[in-house]
This record gives sequence, structure tokens and C-alpha cells, in this order.
Amino acid sequence: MNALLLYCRPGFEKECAAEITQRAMSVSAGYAEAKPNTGYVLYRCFTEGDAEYLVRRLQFWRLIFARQMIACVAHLQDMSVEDRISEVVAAASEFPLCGELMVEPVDTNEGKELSKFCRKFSVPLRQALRKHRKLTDKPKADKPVFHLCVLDGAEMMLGYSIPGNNSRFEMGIPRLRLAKDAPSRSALKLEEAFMTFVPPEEMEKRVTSGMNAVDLGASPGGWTYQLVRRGMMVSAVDNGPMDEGLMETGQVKHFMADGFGFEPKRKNITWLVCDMVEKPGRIARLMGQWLANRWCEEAIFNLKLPMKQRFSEAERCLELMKQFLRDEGVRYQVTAKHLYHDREEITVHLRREPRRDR
Ligand SMILES: C[S@@+](CC[C@H](N)C(=O)[O-])C[C@H]1O[C@@H](n2cnc3c(N)ncnc32)[C@H](O)[C@@H]1O
Repeated sequence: MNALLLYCRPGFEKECAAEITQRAMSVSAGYAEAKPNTGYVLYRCFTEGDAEYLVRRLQFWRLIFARQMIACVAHLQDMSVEDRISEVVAAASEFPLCGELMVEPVDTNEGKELSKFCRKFSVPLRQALRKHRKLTDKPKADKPVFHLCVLDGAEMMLGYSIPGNNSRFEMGIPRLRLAKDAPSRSALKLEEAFMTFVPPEEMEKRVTSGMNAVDLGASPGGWTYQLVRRGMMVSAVDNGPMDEGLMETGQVKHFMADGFGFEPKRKNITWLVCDMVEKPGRIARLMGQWLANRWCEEAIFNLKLPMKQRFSEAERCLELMKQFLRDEGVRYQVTAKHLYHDREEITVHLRREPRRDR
């Protein structure tokens, strides 16, 4: 097998396939195979060995719809229930030495039922892989990650991903729990966004107490809650009501106003976040304006996507924003991801390029 295996949200295989075809085609000719609601896409390369080249060469952070990117080396079918371990080990004979093992189902209802099997199976498999020098004795973060994607008890795909060019989470999904006092489930979305877009070693410096933040479309307050929890002072903009508990913290000022007309009095805002339900092109432009006006340093926002042509619409909106910023002479970094907690939307991180110390 010579393919890239990409995990995605079930129902978004078409978007994931369109995106990988666009990104990979110029590097290695191939074709994408996507079956609806399976939670994964395969990009089959025509040239032998190219999947292992692509998994290093393509930049994972640039893919919007892929949750994980794996060089898939084998697809085992009709496995014998008696000795699946030996089959997996044999199929991994050409693998590089890996530093971690992830035995994971796909993110479907059938997949959920396999979670327990995956956990159990990983124990003897880990031992066998160590014995055959395919896995280090202790986890090593600088070595490839060994993935076993379990489709059912007799069908599995195996491959590896490259550290720094993959998602560090199993199934590409960070496990988060909604706090009891969070005003809405959306709180998880911003938490996942911070975990995805800000490297753990920079978190303390970039997302921290004493910063000023603005939340456009803040009601009832799930995103504001995340900012408050991190010790920020928040201007929450929405005509809708804010959660009372949040207001009692004294860290939130509520502006009943239109997010498109809101101008912050103080211009020392680090974080702008925006979850307004609006046309994605309008939101992307507004975010570009905030950065160009130097009203904020970094922004996290959602682009709500229509049912059809979600990939091309996301590309179009992001390109409009980038063109605007280039015209304004603003240097920026942008990353967009379809997060686990996103449904018909993607989450974007936009940052003014930090000054480099001389
Ligand atoms: C998805 S909800 C936001 C949920 C919020 N992020 C949370 O975590 O609780 C979208 C919000 O955007 C607000 N909204 C939509 N258009 C707006 C606008 N032009 N100005 C301000 N708020 C707006 C709506 O009132 C609604 O409360």
C-alpha cells in the first residue's frame, strides 16, 4: 500500500479529498479515495514510496480538513482472529523505529464501539513491536508515531506519522471535558483552538493572565469563559445576554452592540475572538481589518460554511483576507482547521507576525 491516510470528521470526506488532491498533486501524482461517512480519506500515490515522501514533505498544519496525516503502508483484511499481532508485526517490517503507538478507531458510531478493543489490543501489540525493534522501550517524542487504524476486528490499516508534522492527539482529537460552570458547549471549541494553534511551550506567554481580549458574538459566554479562566479582561460584544456568573467575576464588560461596528477604546488588545453567525467572507474581512488597524495581536474566529462547496468557500474567504492584509502591508501567519468541536464551520487563527529580536 502506498497512500496517505487522513482522518477527518465523518461527512467531510469530500472536502478532505478535494483539499489533499489540490495540495499533493503537484508533489506526487495520485488520486483520492473517499467514501461518505467513513471518517477517513486515502490519497493513493502512483509512484512507489511516494506516500513516505509526502508525509514528510506536505505541511500538515496547512491542511484544513485532515485531523491526522499518516503514511499508510499496509491494509490488512480478513485477518485471522487467532494471531492478529503477528500479522501487524509482519506488515510493519519496513517501518522506521517509532517512539509511540496509537491504536485508534475512526470517528464513527461503529468506531466508538471499537474503542475498548483498541485499548486492549494495544497492550500485547506494544510488547511485540518493542521485541521486534519497531517501537522504542520508552515513549520518544522525536520519533515517528506508529498508527494502527482499526476498521473492525479483521480489517486494519497501519502506517506512521512524523512528529512536528502530525496531530499529537489520538485520532487527531484532543480529549476535553466541559467544566460544570461553563455557560455553553462552545467553550470547548475555544479551548480546542488554543490547544491546536498555540504550541504548549508558548501557551504561558501568549495566552495569559492580565491580557485584554475582545469577544465578538459573545452570548451566552462560552468563549468569554475560556478567556476569563485564563485571567484576561474581556470586552464581550453581543446584543444577547451574558451568563451572570461570568459577569460576577468583574473581568467582563458587556457591550450590547453590533460586532461589525465595534471599535475598542483601548488598543492594547492581545486576543480577538469571534463566533458571530455571519457570512464567512464578511467575518474574514473584519478580522483582516482588526489586524491591519493594529487593534489586536492575534485572532481566533469561526467561518461558518455553507453545505455545498465548503472547501472552495473556505479557500475563497481566506484568500480574500490574505489579499487584503498583503495590500495593507501587514505580515501575518494564518492557520485554519476543522476542529473536532466544529460542525458546519472551520476555526481560523490569525496572528500578526511577531517582531524578530535582532
Ligand atoms: C454561536 S453564538 C456565540 C456563542 C458564544 N461564542 C459562546 O461561546 O457562548 C453567536 C452569537 O453571535 C451573535 N451575533 C450575531 N451577529 C452579531 C453581530 N453582528 N454583532 C454582535 N453579535 C452578533 C448572536 O447574538 C449570538 O449570540
